[in-house]
Amino acid sequence: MQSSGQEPRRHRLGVMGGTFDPIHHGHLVAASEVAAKFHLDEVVFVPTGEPWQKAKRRVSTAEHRYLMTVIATASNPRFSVSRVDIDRPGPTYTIDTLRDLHTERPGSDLFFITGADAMEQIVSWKDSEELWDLAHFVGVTRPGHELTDLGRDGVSLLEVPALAISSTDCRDRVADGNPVWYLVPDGVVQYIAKYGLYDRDEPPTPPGNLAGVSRVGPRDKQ
Ligand SMILES: Nc1ncnc2c1ncn2[C@@H]1O[C@H](COP(=O)(O)OP(=O)(O)OP(=O)(O)O)[C@@H](O)[C@H]1O
Ligand SMILES: O=C(O)c1ccc[n+]([C@@H]2O[C@H](COP(=O)([O-])O)[C@@H](O)[C@H]2O)c1
Repeated sequence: MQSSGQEPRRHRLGVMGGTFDPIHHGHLVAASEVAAKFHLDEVVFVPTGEPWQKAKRRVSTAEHRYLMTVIATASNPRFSVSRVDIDRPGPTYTIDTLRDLHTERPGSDLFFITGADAMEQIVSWKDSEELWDLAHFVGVTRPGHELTDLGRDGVSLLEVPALAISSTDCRDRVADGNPVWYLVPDGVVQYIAKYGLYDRDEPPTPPGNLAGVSRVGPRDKQ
């Protein structure tokens, strides 16, 4: 067959990494906006395995965070979830995330999506100087954080609709018996209640084990 001489268009893959404890609408809006502005074919959400820069705080198990991310993204045909970071033992480094995704998706150009707060921290990440060759970085605005221009090639800045939501605030609200409806997707509200996540006193139950989880009481207010 005669070739048209045109290179096939490469797959444009957004990568939204995060601890997602829990995933909230700020994450989803950021991914959706970058997908639209950068003509991405897909955005893969990558929950961290061991977020080493959050080692001092209590973080839900990777399996809970993975399942909440699956629930939150299930209705969008362009969103998917990867286990690369949670299945790799040890601390999670983006350098490994990007290398693994290049191996899994050899025909893809990667666009790593990050909020203004994470963008500020990139220089402290492992092998940060090597990251720029593996993906284009898109820094998005986030209320309460200055989006700094790193002044280098391969980095874009994008203003996204301001959602002053954080996972920390969602966890605190649940712990205080306050609602998180409309801050996180409905299925995630129900998942948090089902497994008793973010209770100040009681440890959550593991996925698949509902023994001892009460469906009534303060958690109903979530
Ligand atoms: N409201 C938001 N708007 C834009 N980007 C966000 C928002 N919330 C989080 N992000 C970005 O999403 C990525 C993953 O964030 P992460 O899972 O740590 O959520 P978080 O809300 O910052 O969590 P925590 O409050 O526990 O630190 C980071 O790049 C972060 O900057
Ligand atoms: O590579 C690193 O050293 C590194 C250090 C901190 C955070 N990251 C990545 O930044 C993304 C957001 O992380 P976090 O901790 O803000 O949820 C997520 O993909 C992390 O794996 C990466």
